Amino acid sequence: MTATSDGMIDKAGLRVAAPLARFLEDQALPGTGVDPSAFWSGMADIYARFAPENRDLLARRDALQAKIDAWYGALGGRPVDPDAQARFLREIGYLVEEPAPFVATSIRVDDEVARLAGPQLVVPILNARFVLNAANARWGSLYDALYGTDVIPGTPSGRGYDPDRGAQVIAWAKAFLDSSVPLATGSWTDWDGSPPVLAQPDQLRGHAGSTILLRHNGLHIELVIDRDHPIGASDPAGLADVRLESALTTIVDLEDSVAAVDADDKVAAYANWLGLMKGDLEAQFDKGGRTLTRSLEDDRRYTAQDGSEIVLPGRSLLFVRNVGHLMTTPAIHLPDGTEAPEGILDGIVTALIALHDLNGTGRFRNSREGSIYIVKPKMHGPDEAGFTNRLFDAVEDLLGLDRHTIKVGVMDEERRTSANLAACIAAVKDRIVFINTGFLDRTGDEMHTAMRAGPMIRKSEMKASAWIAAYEDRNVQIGLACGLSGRAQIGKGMWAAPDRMADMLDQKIAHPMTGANTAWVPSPTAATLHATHYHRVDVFARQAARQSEPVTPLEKLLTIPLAHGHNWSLDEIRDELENNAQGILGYVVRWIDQGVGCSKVPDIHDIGLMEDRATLRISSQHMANWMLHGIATPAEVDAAFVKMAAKVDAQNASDPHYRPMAGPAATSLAYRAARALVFEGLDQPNGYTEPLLHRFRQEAKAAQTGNS
Ligand SMILES: CC(=O)SCCNC(=O)CCNC(=O)[C@H](O)C(C)(C)COP(=O)(O)OP(=O)(O)OC[C@H]1O[C@@H](n2cnc3c(N)ncnc32)[C@H](O)[C@@H]1OP(=O)(O)O
Ligand SMILES: O=CC(=O)O
Ligand SMILES: [Mg+2]
Repeated sequence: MTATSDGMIDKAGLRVAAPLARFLEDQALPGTGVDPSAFWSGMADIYARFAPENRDLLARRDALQAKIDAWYGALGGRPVDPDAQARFLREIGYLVEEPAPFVATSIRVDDEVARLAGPQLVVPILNARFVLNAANARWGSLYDALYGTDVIPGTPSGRGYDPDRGAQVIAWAKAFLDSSVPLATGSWTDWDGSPPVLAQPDQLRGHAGSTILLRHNGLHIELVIDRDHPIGASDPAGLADVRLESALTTIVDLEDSVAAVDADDKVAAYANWLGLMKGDLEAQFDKGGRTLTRSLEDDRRYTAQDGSEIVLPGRSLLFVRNVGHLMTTPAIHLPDGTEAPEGILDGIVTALIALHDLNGTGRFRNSREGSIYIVKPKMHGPDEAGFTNRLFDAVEDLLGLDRHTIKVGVMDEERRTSANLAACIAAVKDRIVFINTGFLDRTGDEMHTAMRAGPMIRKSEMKASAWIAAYEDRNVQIGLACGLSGRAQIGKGMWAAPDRMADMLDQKIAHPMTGANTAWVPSPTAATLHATHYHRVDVFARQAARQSEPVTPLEKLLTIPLAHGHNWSLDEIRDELENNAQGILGYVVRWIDQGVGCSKVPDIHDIGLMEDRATLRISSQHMANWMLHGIATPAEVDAAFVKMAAKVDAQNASDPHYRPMAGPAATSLAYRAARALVFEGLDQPNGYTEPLLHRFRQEAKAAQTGNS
């Protein structure tokens, strides 16, 4: 394989970056049974068929947005008449006819997706250490999750184990056992370790050595009995830990939590997915002064009550989130010299790599049903969902897969998708495995779509607004009406405050209560804690109860979160600007300078928030909206950026790789990127942040290479 001077290699008329071509031919293709030359010509054919349509779909987004901008703009600040708005949106084809009633028909869907209810973890694909941790987060220690978080108030005292805190952990866990797997008589607190007799004897499933296996609401619980362990030694039953089945599924993310802007980045990401599918991914890292090696956990084996063997998965069932339809990648150039749509590349390559799992040649099985699980984000309406469906047909043909082997999880995170959700599901009805309310992107799209209608309410008020309640309700109601119960996940969004686990335990139980059989968590610890909610709530009973509920009217969904008659004080306006600016800068600086796509960034109240591209979309669109409507002047926005740049610099002072932003602004690419996201925010397609992030990151990488 010889590359020309531009580092590209000709493959069936495509120009492919050498690192990508080598990765595919040397690592991904061998063992799949797919012939390399057939692969390249098949890929070229898919691009020839789908790239023009991809471009047309994006042009349609822009055309619709231009009409919507003009319509809201013509109102001149007058209130939106809901009937007129719906008529207009129908006329321009933004709203489509509801499809005739139908049910989804996806088959060969694993139990974790179709028949169980539990947490869904998301993990940035570029971080192998986290990726492995996520895959292994199928099981988590409840004792550790409680001890290490604010669920137990205060912080551990002293250097070693804090026995008072430990006692609170044990009391919490035993109360949890009393409510989920009660003993026939008495409390787990008084249990002495004799063979437990449960109120519901079939909850006792078996044992592995002295470890006892229980099951409730489909989820397993391990009681770890070890009288030699420091905790077990002081427990009347020798109980050293309670381990919970936690992240049933994990989304390995190629999208909003990573910074992947060129062929090298894409190859690094695909290599981690390959390691997962082959089962040989490993990561070595230093922790607490020790070098640790992390790899995938084995399945777990137990002896059932009747003496037979029970084998339970040791790893979370993995999905991979591809990028959406928007971006192109410099990793491949089409015959006309333009960059190739990145989402098409992701579809082809991530499915190709999953063949290692399907063929059973890896160390473990991911899907026992022989499916490939791809999450498709940021689709706008049924035409785009239909495009994905046909693209996946074509990928299946290229790879010799049965039709609908590739499953799709649809992120319900753009307004045109929420408003036409049944039609979107219909477009992928033979392969759908989830609809998830990605409320973060959805909030960004709410603001961008209705940008010209007026100033938006404050960011913190968004979650309580009418449209979002309608959006969350309709997603469940429509999902149930389309027959997703027992076939697919109805999913809820991310808990974006990774350190506030007490609040999460308090509030996130609302997700299963809605009938959602999964919801997103940011970390394995959060997965273990959120798993307790699925013991407290019987989600499938909740689904049955909501099955015949009427669908919340579309009109409510289309209620724009405008700040009618706002009277914010100058302090409130400054706080809002500074909070947004801090989040933007804190996130963007690591993205641009270090290629970190997901960060924990303190907000103005010093609460560490998970920031990714979707939260960035919200903050940047919010500032752009307030500037457009004169709530803040450009000078005030700039003042917020200047002040917060100094603050973010101080917050990162201990990071040796950090490059300060404060001072002469022009010297920091990250600062310029952050500012551009707001000042050029109105012109960004649908308010997305990727085009600017990619441009500045590519510049930063070029500068770093030049300097090295
Ligand atoms: C809108 C959307 O699209 S949401 C979806 C995209 N967002 C995400 O994927 C968020 C995923 N979460 C994360 O990336 C991280 O939790 C962050 C960036 C929010 C916080 O990261 P950090 O500040 O490094 O976390 P923190 O220091 O508290 O914990 C690190 C430990 O937790 C583990 N951890 C944290 N998050 C995860 C995760 N998502 N998956 C697996 N392990 C994780 C790490 O492996 C590490 O443990 P280790 O030292 O044993 O390896
Ligand atoms: O992808 C998730 C979101 O909330 O956006
Ligand atoms: Mg999203």
